[in-house]
Amino acid sequence: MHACLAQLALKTSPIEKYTYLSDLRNTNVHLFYRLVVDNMKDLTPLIYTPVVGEACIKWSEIYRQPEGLYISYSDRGNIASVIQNWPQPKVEITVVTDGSRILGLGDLGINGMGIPVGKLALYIACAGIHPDNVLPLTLDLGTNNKQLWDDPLYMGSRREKITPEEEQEFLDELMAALSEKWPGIVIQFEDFKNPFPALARYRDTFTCFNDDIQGTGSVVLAGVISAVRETKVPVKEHRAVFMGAGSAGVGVAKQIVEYFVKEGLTEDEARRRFWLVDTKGLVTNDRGDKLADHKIYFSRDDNDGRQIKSLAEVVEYVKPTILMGLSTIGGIFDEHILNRMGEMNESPIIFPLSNPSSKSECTYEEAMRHTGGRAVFASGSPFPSLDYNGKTYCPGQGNNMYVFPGIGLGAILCKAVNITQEMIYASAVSLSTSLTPEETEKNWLYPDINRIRDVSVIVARGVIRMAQEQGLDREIMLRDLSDAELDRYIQTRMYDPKAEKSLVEHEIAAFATKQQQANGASHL
Ligand SMILES: NC(=O)C1=CN([C@@H]2O[C@H](COP(=O)(O)OP(=O)(O)OC[C@H]3O[C@@H](n4cnc5c(N)ncnc54)[C@H](O)[C@@H]3O)[C@@H](O)[C@H]2O)C=CC1
Ligand SMILES: CC(=O)C(=O)O
Ligand SMILES: [Mg+2]
Repeated sequence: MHACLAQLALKTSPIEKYTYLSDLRNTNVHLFYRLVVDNMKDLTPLIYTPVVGEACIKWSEIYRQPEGLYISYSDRGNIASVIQNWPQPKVEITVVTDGSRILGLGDLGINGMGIPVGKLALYIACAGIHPDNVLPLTLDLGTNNKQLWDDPLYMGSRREKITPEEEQEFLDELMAALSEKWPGIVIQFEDFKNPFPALARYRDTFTCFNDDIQGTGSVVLAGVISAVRETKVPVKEHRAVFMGAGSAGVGVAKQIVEYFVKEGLTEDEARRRFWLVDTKGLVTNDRGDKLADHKIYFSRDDNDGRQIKSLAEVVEYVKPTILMGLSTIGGIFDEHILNRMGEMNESPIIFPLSNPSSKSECTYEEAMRHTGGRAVFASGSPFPSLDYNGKTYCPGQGNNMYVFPGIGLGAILCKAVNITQEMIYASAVSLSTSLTPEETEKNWLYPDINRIRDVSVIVARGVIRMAQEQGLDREIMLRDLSDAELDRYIQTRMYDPKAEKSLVEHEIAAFATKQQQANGASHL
């Protein structure tokens, strides 16, 4: 362990650290996970956002070994037999992407494989799914990123992205093949450019969810519940401006609508507390363009014909208490906008949620400095703590990594038939109750990331209880357990890298020696 940390410290760039850790995972899986579990806060930024973003951009360059399964459009008709190639007999969960919207980096084609690999590494480290039971899955459905076509190292097909109709047919075959081979498998959709049709089509027939719409909705809701409490502004007086009206923006807004309704607003009153902004400005009914279906629910009809283009103008028009960033536009919350949020609110809620860090709508330091240190803040990628006016402040990380591991774990353990909206909502409420009194006292919006395994138990319990309430659990013996017994059951089912026999000192030493030799060779 110490040797590995020392080796890691010698790597000078984030991408070298990423490849070092990938090598470790591929040569001594239990050692890798022990290292991650013991150093969660320091290592998650290296195996997940932000560094996984750089890894995806450079995927073809840094490629060393296959770490997941690629299925190509030309495999259609034979997907079931391609799946047979996966070497592990048991798969409990898969994360699947087509690479068409990787973080805020756009269409990266099959180079998006870093995302299923990274998300599943968190499933293993944060929720104790066994490393042998996960399937990172990337679909090569073509790419409209022509730079990739010109890259001689690109390993995907050089063809236009298939049509939505072709994609639906392909996904129908894939979903059937996965469920036939591994009955009960949990399927997490990740980083698809347009994920709404698949979610609508499969949510009632398979055990699946979309992390960007639902996982993000859940994690941000949990943060908003605490943030709203912190502002002391009543729920019905909050007004939210969303920069970005894509899958994450709409997913988050809808989840908060549900919360506002539970707090006593009618659905229509709740819906009207949201103003969404996209590339064309404020989303309104009479803007003159054909709105994508997912935006219609929040489209404004009270703008008196006025079309507002810029975020600064929307902020003046709405006077928001909440400013959310899910736009992929780094730095769009500029000094002026942050100043205005600080002038308009005692405790402005500012969540720049785009990933990776380069796409964050503002930094923690900017949010604090330009609001006089009063921002109630969470970002998608991590920012360091900040010394400001003689005090140290810690930013929240509003990233779906706080919930998707627990959602998947809960669904696996209770053998959920489906993953319903109610189960997702339960995950948010569970997360919001998972803070310790000390964390609440410090006004944190999210628990310490080093406690993520405990948090995943709480989230998994919430998901299981809701599945039971809805009669969607197949592991019915869990129904009779008290909460304490259920927590213990969940803990005992979690993979613990420290308990694995193969983690013996000579293996650790062997890995360190191998790395030293490799370092020596690379310096020749
Ligand atoms: N913190 C977290 O846990 C999560 C963060 N995200 C991040 O959210 C971002 C958006 O993700 P999705 O909604 O899935 O993408 P998307 O592509 O569906 O949506 C992006 C939205 O931003 C808008 N937009 C883009 N450029 C703009 C501009 N110049 N001005 C105004 N609006 C602009 C687009 O019109 C669209 O509405 C990504 O950076 C992603 O990494 C996504 C999921 C989870
Ligand atoms: C965190 C995540 O899922 C995203 O940025 O897409
Ligand atoms: Mg995502």
